[in-house]
Amino acid sequence: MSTVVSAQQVSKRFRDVTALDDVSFTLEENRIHGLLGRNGAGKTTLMQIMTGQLLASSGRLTIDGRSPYENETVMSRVCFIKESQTYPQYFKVRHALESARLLFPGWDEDFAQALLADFRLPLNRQVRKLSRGMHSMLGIIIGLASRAPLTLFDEPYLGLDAVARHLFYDHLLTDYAEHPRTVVLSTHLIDEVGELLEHVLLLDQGRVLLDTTAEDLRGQVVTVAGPGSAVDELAAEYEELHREILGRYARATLRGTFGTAERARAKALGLDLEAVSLQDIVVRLTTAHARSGDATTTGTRKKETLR
Ligand SMILES: Nc1ncnc2c1ncn2[C@@H]1O[C@H](COP(=O)(O)OP(=O)(O)OP(=O)(O)O)[C@@H](O)[C@H]1O
Repeated sequence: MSTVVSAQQVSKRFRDVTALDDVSFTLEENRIHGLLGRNGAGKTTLMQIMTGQLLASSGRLTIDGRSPYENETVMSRVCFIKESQTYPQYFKVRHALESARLLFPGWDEDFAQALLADFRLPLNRQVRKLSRGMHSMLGIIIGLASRAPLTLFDEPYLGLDAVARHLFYDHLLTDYAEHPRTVVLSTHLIDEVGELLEHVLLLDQGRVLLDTTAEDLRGQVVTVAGPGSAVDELAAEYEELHREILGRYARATLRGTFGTAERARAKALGLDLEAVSLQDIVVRLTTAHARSGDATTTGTRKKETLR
């Protein structure tokens, strides 16, 4: 498996705002990557740098080994679907699709037509008269039918109802299986896409908080529940992300290695182990990071990248 995107110590500053702070990671080919993080974490800025719309203030980001900035060869392989996409005033849906057909060498017209029918998007409606959700559908259809080797979706489903969102997930999975490509999906609807993601990059305040495969992640964060003293004993060996106390009982979300031996030990202490959803992991990690960020002022903050 080869690397498509490589970021080395990438920072982006806008006057007094540091949107990205020393970000390093790689994205492997033919995987669905989730780019997650709270509002203002730096996701859109990172996608803009990946798609050559912005230049990093420092560091180096490459696509297939080359800088995407003002590089038509690289960009012909990239499709970026963003929430704020604008089209010329007179554009109808069909004009947007015709432009996409010219722009993307891998465009599949039959697939675009099938998607159009599934989403019930009227071909002759002016884009500026589409509802918010229909506007999102247009972006999704272009993103999927482009079959671009690197396709980025930045919050692609504003205004989309649950039926349309699941149509998107289903089509993405089916088409990705038949035509593998690298997909980067930025979203706040983490639980809905949890099963889709193969790799997770979590940003918080411009830093990488988590960079791991979804499979590894599930084994790295666990909630244990049982007598408070047993939770205390186990938690002492892990990083504790969250705790709830219910009388003599406690539930703690812990981060670390949970292999067979560690699980057996927790059981022997009388603790139940519960899997943690991706959404809960993200919430717990970013909350814990915010707490450690508060400690920055006292100089105790540590960098928390889990690989
Ligand atoms: N052009 C700009 N000028 C000044 N600040 C900017 C600019 N673009 C982004 N920022 C700031 O950079 C930070 C990261 O913004 P970004 O849009 O990348 O976050 P995000 O993770 O995509 O957020 P959201 O999930 O809310 O869309 C924010 O503090 C934002 O205000």
